[in-house]
Amino acid sequence: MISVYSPKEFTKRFISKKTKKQPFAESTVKTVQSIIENVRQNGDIALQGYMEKFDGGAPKNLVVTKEERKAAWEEVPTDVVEALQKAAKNIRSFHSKQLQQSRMMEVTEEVISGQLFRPIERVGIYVPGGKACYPSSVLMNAIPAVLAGVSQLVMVTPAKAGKIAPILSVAADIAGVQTIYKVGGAQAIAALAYGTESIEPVDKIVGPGNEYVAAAKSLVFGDVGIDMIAGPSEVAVIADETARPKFVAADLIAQAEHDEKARAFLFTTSEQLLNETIVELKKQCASLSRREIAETSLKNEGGAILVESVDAAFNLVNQLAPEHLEIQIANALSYLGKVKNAGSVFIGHHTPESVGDYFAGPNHVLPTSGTARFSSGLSADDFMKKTTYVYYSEQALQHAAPYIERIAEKEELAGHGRAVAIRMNDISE
Ligand SMILES: NC(=O)c1ccc[n+]([C@@H]2O[C@H](COP(=O)([O-])OP(=O)(O)OC[C@H]3O[C@@H](n4cnc5c(N)ncnc54)[C@H](O)[C@@H]3O)[C@@H](O)[C@H]2O)c1
Ligand SMILES: N[C@H](CO)Cc1c[nH]c[nH+]1
Ligand SMILES: [Zn+2]
Repeated sequence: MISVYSPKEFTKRFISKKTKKQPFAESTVKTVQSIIENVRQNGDIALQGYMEKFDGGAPKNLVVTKEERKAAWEEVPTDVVEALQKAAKNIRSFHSKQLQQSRMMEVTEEVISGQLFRPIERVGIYVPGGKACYPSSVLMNAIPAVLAGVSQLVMVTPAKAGKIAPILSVAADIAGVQTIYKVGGAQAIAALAYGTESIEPVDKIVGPGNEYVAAAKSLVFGDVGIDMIAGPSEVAVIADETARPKFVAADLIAQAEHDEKARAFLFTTSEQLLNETIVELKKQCASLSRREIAETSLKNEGGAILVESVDAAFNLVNQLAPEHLEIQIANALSYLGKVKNAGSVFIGHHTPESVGDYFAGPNHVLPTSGTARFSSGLSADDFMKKTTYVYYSEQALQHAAPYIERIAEKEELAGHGRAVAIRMNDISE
């Protein structure tokens, strides 16, 4: 079951930069490099080969047709559609508040500066589909893109024997995805970045995936934009003696069941809670459909850590910078100010992470592997570019000229100085 660490052992294994694991194995990077090269050289034929190899067959037509999308609605029960629509409404409402307007600032009568906010034109969403099916990820990636005004929104996801799960197609319709391609893995990322006969290249790729997908995103970055390099899912739970072991265990399992490499940590001030949570973990895993994945993740990548105080727990968590943080302690809300580094926070005994994964509104695509120290979850901002602009009148340039020329001189860039001086001479002529 879950491994127990002292704070020191935990720091050494999961935080210390010297001993922390590298994000991708060398062998993964090599595999992905060769997949990308093959897709660049051979386009659709390469994609078909990988689909045969990994997904149990390759469809002739990579695009999910209008007829297939219509038929998908017949296959998804109405209560599920209703749940997706309710979740979509909350996600839309939360992300609509992130939209920013272009702004113009009149610095003086003679000087104007400002910022243009423009949507990215063509975006590709990766929706994972290897070990589980994620309609919620369709909503989380597509809704902010649509709100930001992305005009061409496409999605890729692995097909199983040539078919994608109908619920993904329905979620794509609810969210406003225009085209769905039946391809996943590193090959789908390469196709989105460089294009094939069937897939036009995009300007930016967003969305989570396994290590092959994440490594591919990191390798194509630069030729195309990416949102982040998302590693395996993570949760850290800070719990005191008021926490309920069965709630804590359920939340650790909810994250561990994603992937053998998912990471679920408990930081607690109560030895009794720690022991009872371990008992609960065993009990709850026993009846879990994804038992093997969850148990492997908890044993190899998870950890339970007994800490001296709640402050000590926050100290470790802020160094870890987890994707998700749950605060299951008395007066949990009053501890929000102690959070420095975390992707998203779930406060109190009745806010499991699942609320945020599916329904509340904030995005579930979040920074992992400590990157919450310097980055944030997916938002409408990720689908916008910000272009700054300035306007100077003749008179304004005259005022600024001596300063600009001085700096140009010091940088020994005479051409820069001349671009100003030439106009001054023009004015005085
Ligand atoms: N951060 C988030 O918001 C979020 C949301 C959902 C899922 N996730 C994570 O995304 C990941 C999903 O992974 P998944 O595997 O289920 O689906 P996936 O779609 O990311 O990967 C499946 C594809 O991986 C490729 N692949 C598999 N084995 C390979 C090999 N040996 N060599 C080369 N390519 C190979 C295949 O092309 C396959 O189609 C999980 O880690 C999960 O925790 C994260
Ligand atoms: N917990 C995942 C992010 O780490 C998101 C997700 C999707 N579906 C269920 N959970
Ligand atoms: Zn989840």
